[in-house]
Amino acid sequence: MFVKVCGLSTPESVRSAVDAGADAVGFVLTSSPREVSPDQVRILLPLVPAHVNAVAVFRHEPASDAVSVARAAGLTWVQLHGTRTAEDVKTVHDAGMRLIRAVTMGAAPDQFSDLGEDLLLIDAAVPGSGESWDYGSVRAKGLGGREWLLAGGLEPGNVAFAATAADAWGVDVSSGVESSRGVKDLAKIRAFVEAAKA
Ligand SMILES: O=C(O)c1ccccc1NCC(=O)[C@H](O)[C@H](O)COP(=O)(O)O
Repeated sequence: MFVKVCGLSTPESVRSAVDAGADAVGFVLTSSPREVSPDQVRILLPLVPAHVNAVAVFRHEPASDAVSVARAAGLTWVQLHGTRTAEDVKTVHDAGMRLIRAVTMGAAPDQFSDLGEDLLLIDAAVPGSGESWDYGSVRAKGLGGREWLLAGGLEPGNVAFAATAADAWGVDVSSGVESSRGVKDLAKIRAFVEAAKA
């Protein structure tokens, strides 16, 4: 089970995710209680070992803008939410970066097709909101065999159930490992990664 811990902003939270065995960590570079600047990411990045993917997370920004900000932060993985095209994927790949393309269950059917992204992420309607949804309903999207991440309202206590219900390849969390919005709880990060990998 691939595990991404998102919305990190302090050395302690990055160390906690890495030490717990996360496969990817996310830095939110868009307006959010979890927003960090490219300069902050550059300070945190040395704490992320090479085998852990460090991801620059954006909302609906144009792919070219996201690539510029990710480059300024020293990151080579980009996560884009919103309706996207194969052209957006090409923009990221042409920049030598890799893409997590995030969609919601309410997205148009063509958004569930393989547009060439490196990972698909199926999220709640509002990213980073902590809202859960009917995880089992994603099976109807026919993602079997693809590498995709489940997100939205996951926490240590429900991740095993949710991942099984959705038949997920990996999981992504932010709100469920926080003590309050934007403040990561180190014990919850450890518990989440442990539960997801069990
Ligand atoms: O976290 C944010 O505030 C955020 C803002 C804009 C785009 C994406 C954002 N977060 C993405 C994530 O943290 C994860 O991909 C996922 O949505 C986490 O969901 P949850 O565990 O329900 O917080």
